[in-house]
Amino acid sequence: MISSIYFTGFKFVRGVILYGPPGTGKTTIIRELCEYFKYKPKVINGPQLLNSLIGKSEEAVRLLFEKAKKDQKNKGDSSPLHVIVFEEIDALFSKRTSSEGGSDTRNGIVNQLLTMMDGYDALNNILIFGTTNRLDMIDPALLRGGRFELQVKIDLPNVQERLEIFNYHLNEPRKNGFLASNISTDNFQQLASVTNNYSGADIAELVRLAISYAIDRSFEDTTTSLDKLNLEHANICIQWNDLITAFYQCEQARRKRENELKTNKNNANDDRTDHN
Ligand SMILES: Nc1ncnc2c1ncn2[C@@H]1O[C@H](COP(=O)(O)OP(=O)(O)OP(=O)(O)O)[C@@H](O)[C@H]1O
Repeated sequence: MISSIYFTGFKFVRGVILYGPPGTGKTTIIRELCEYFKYKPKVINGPQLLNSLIGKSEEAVRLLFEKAKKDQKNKGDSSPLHVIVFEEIDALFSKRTSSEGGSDTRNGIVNQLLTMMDGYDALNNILIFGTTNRLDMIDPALLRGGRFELQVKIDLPNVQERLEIFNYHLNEPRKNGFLASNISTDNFQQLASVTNNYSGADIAELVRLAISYAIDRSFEDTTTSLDKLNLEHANICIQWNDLITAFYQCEQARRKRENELKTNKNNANDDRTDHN
């Protein structure tokens, strides 16, 4: 079947970018997809690759694709698919400003990658994922057909999705009897409705905090230091109050971050005014 599709001249998508705000599950989606299809992805962190490769970027990218190249040569159309994930891909493929002129390292990586994706010797057995918070920063040339032609936006969750995410992260404690039995579906709904603009990662953090309060309390309740070391004795129970306290703690941290951002922006504006 696959071979007949090749003969039609149809080209499979080789590059997919998942973009959207931080913590919305872009990497998780790719990881789950790979697990489902039993692919073992090579995961590369964009900024790390850039920093570690001064002067040897082309070689490093070539090495990344070496196995795929060998498989394509030896197995042809029956080669397994090789999945490579570039996290924070904007670090590698951002638009070049005229003042910057472009770095040799980045250009080397880009050119090498494009050769693998749609060059003369392009590989048919690769699927490359990129994740980014800033699609607008990426060089438009890379978003053309044959390159990262499929771009999927992963946005912040709506209220129904937040409810599902709370359910997902509290499922394990509930299943294992660590969630107070008086916490109801209505309580979950309440949490979902007050966490507007929270990402999946923010919700996971809130739940983690609530669990840590419950663990702390159970340690305070244990009497001997031997008990403290023996988790079987720990009577961990996440109460509604733990979730509410965690929510307020997260709100406080968010407000602090927003204020810092505002201050930084104002300082930058002041600097610009001083220079004019
Ligand atoms: N839809 C979701 N359902 C459940 N958990 C989620 C979801 N989205 C994010 N999370 C939680 O947030 C964590 C971080 O998510 P992930 O790293 O996939 O986000 P990301 O969009 O790739 O983030 P970034 O843009 O900052 O790299 C996950 O390990 C998971 O615990």
